[in-house]
Amino acid sequence: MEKPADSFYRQLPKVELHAHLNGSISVATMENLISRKPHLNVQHSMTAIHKGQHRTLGQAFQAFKVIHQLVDTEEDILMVAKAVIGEFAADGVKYLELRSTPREETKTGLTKRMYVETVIEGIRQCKQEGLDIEVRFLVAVDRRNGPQVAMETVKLAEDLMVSSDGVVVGLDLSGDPKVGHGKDFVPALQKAKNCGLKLALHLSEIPSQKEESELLLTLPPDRIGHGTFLHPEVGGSQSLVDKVREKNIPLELCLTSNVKGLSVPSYDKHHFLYWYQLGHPCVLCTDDKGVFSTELSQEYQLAASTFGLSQEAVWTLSQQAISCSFAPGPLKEALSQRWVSLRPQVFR
Ligand SMILES: CNc1ncnc2c1ncn2[C@@H]1O[C@H](COP(=O)(O)O)[C@@H](O)[C@H]1O
Repeated sequence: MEKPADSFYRQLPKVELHAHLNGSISVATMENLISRKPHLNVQHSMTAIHKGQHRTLGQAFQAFKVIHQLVDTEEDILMVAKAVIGEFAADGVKYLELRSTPREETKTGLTKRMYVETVIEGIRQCKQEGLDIEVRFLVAVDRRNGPQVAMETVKLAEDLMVSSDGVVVGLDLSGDPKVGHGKDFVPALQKAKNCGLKLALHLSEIPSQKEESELLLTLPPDRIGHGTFLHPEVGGSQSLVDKVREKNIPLELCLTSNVKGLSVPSYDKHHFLYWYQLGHPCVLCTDDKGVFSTELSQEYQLAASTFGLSQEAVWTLSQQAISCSFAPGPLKEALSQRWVSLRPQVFR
């Protein structure tokens, strides 16, 4: 990982809304996984992009293939979920929405339902152990698996929303943006929305998705992941911007991920500035803190130093993220109170 963030950013209470479970595995946990499966011959360079390195989005997606081989049993998933939650808590994250794609592994007998139930069990254990973090879960639809699997995933998410006692709150559409077209997923996304699942959709992560974004914005989603190419200055359109603004759909913005994954040329060119200057709700997130070697506190520090944000502005940014979350009303209220009570020690 790069240099840890300064203490203000570490102590700042934070909300993480865009974190893919298998992309969030730390070096220490990865060591453990690699040592459990030496026959796979995995090197760290295959699962993380270190300081100063860049890779195309396509190359980053190769890393997930390797990681999935390392995480293929209930035991692995429980260990990874608990470790990732613990690391976010240690970084000052008070509310986390984790997302992950249900996966079946015939070799180990893992089913998609077991996969998600195991993550939920990890979330429960962290709570029982008294970790100072509230965690909710979004079931992810990987666009590479097509519309039929998407529909099955929505059914699973619906079931689990009911049985998980409020842990499962939404659905994510993610996966390689070059694969498939969003129109194929509209029926599944609509069904999810109708049954009360919140929608967090990756939109315009690459330049060629204008038409897809127009369509998916009609649903509309409750939050947008990345939205890198929505605005006209980068080949999007005013109509897309207007729709996002009219519906006040928050953006989940991941600076390091976009720069290391080469979808944004440099930090100062990140679309955070465009949306932030419009006063639009923006939430800083890590995306894949393991693959991109970052932490949420670093993302806040990076945004502050790149865009000249005062500590007060950084505080407001982290506090406003609460209202963009899918937490139920009383939890949002409790989190807001928490921010008030933590303020004196952060600004000490
Ligand atoms: C870099 N930007 C990104 N854009 C789109 N999808 C991404 C992503 N980063 C991660 N994922 C999605 O999350 C999966 C890994 O975590 P889980 O196995 O689900 O926990 C990837 O396979 C991909 O589908």
